[in-house]
Amino acid sequence: MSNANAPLPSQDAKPSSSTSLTASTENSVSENAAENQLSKIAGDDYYNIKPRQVLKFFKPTTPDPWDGNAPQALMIFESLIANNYAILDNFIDPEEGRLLRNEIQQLYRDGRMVDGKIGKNAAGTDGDVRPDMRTDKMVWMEGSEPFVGKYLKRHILRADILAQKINLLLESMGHKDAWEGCSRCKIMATCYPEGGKRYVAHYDNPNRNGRKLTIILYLNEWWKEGDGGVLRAKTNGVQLDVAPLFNRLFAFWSDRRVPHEVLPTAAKRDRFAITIWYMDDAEKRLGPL
Ligand SMILES: O=C(O)CCC(=O)C(=O)O
Ligand SMILES: [Fe+2]
Repeated sequence: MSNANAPLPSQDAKPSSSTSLTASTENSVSENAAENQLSKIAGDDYYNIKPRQVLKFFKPTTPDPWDGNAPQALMIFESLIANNYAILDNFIDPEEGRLLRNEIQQLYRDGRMVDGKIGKNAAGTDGDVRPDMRTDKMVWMEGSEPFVGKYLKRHILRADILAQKINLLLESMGHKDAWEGCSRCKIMATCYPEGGKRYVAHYDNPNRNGRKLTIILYLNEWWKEGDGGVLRAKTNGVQLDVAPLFNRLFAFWSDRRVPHEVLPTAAKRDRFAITIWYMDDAEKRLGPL
C-alpha cells in the first residue's frame, strides 16, 4: 500500500519570490443568479454533492451557471501547463471570503479538527499521527455534512466547476494532463495553530494514488511577513514560497512534480486553509504503484 504523503528530505532554503495572477472579482457579482440557475438545473438538493460524482449536476452541455470563473479557469490552466502550479489572488468576493473564513475558524473552535495524519490509504484519510512530520489540526468532509456551512458548500461547488473547466481546456488541446472524470477525494479544512506548527516536505501523490490536482484556498487576513506558515514548493528547478494570504488560491499538480512543505507558523498566528483534491479516475483504476 502506498504512502499518500511520503516525506521527502527538507529542501534547501533559497530565497525566492512568486508572482501571482490577479483575478477580477467580477465573478462574485452574479453569484446569486448563479445559485438560482444551479437550483433550477439541479433541484434543491444540488449542494448535496457526493464524492466521486462531483459534477453530476453540472455537465458541459448545460448552460453555464458560473460564467464568472471561466477567466479564472483559463488563468489557472495556462499557469499549470507552463509552471506546474498557479497562484490566483482575490479568488472570491472578500466579504464572502470572510464569512467562509469564519466558518473554518468555527470548525476549529468547536473542536472538530483533529491531528492531521500521514496517510496510508489512497485518500489519505487513514494513517498515523506523526508530530515529527505534521502538526496541523484538520477535518475531513464530503461536503454535505450538517456541520459544513453555507459558504464552504459554495466554495466546494465553485471549485468543482473551476476544476471541470480547467480539465475541459486540457482536453480541448489534447494535453497529457487532462484527466478522466471530475471526482474528488475528501475535502480538508485545516488550522496550523500558532507556535511552530508545520508539515514537512512531501508529495500529495507519490505513488499513483489518483490525486491529480490540488487546490488550496488560504484564508489568513492580515497575514504579514514573519507570520510563518509559508507553503514552500519546488518545481521545474524553481523554489517557490507562497504566503498563505487571505483569498489566495494555490493550485498545483498533486504528483511528484511538486514537492512541498508548510514552514512553521509564527508564535501568534493560526493559519487556516481549505484543500480539495481532484482525482483522475483512470489512475485510480490502475491503482497504486
Ligand atoms: O496548507 C497547505 O499550504 C498545504 C498542506 C499540505 O501540503 C497537505 O495537507 O498535503
Ligand atoms: Fe500537501
